[in-house]
Amino acid sequence: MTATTTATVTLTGAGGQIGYALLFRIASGQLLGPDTRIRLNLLEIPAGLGSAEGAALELSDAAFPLLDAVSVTDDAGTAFDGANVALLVGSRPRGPGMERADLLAANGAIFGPQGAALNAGAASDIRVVVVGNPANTNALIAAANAPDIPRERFTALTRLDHNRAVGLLAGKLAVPAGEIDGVTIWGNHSATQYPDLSHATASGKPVLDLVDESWVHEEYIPRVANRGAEIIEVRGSSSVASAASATIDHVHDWVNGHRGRWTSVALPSDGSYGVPDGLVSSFPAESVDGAWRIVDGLDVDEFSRDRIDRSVAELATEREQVQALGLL
Ligand SMILES: NC(=O)c1ccc[n+]([C@@H]2O[C@H](COP(=O)([O-])OP(=O)(O)OC[C@H]3O[C@@H](n4cnc5c(N)ncnc54)[C@H](O)[C@@H]3O)[C@@H](O)[C@H]2O)c1
Ligand SMILES: O=C(O)C[C@H](O)C(=O)O
Repeated sequence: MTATTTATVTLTGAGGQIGYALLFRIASGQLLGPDTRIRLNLLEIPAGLGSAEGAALELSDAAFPLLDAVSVTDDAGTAFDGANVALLVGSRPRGPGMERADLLAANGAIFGPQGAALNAGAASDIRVVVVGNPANTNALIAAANAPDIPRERFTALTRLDHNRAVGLLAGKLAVPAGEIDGVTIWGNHSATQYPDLSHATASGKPVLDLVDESWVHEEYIPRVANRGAEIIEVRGSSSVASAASATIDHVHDWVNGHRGRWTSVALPSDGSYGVPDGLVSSFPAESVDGAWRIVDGLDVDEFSRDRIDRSVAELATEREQVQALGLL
């Protein structure tokens, strides 16, 4: 098949762990599909430039047919110039014993200037996904600093939580992950998130008919919501390959659509499901004609309402904290 379009993809934190896991999948065509040629702009801080430059040498050595060019810079204006897709990964990860919100002050300051640089130079069809934590509120900061870019182009990654929710459920039911549908992550990419099985099916059967409510409430929900901490405890540092894989899924599905199933995306709220306007909160979403659309009309029972409200309240608190830090 002939590759017909060319896209500029900007990756921040390209010298880091997730960056390294992402680069080769982007360059091989897994991010945007086999019909799109890729120009890669890699942004790092000076201390990370060597690592990013080394990765660029390896990309050359992989001779990817779709990869037209790779540039490495520590200047955000240069990196985001003409960007069609921006993967905002660059930021500090948490260590054992930390919550993601502990990173607000350290990482929040990165996203205002990057939002402004996107506003100044990105292509008119720019799509942004924030991976760096705390991802939802960092996306809020970036969007607030990019007044000329429609806010719905700023998203944060909860696809990793979604994939975890699907994977753990598939394991419990001993079915392939592809048989699971209708799972939603609501709220924040944090331990307050709500992995919701109310509308989930496995091979077409309602999941809540197949598992005990006590398992869902006492084991499943806390396990999914705390999976990031579990990974840190077991491997000694935060998730990398699964985070990169979820980032690829998020952008691929955003651009190309996704087989009539919904997924979970943290998006600036339009007030849907009682989530205050503007908060970047995770919703069930479908990609329609290249834009995320929140799945509407789902029944929300009392348990779900309470869990959504708790996570959204945390997002509102994070917004107040970054306002107090002068980042909004
Ligand atoms: N949303 C999610 O699901 C999810 C999942 C896993 C990790 N994360 C987050 O992703 C982030 C990156 O994780 P990692 O394991 O790759 O960390 P890492 O420390 O290996 O890499 C981060 C890289 O970012 C670079 N960096 C720092 N500030 C930068 C800036 N202003 N501009 C450009 N680059 C900058 C660093 O030099 C480093 O190379 C962390 O915040 C982590 O918590 C999010
Ligand atoms: O949990 C972390 O700090 C890293 C990442 O957000 C994850 O969910 O694995």
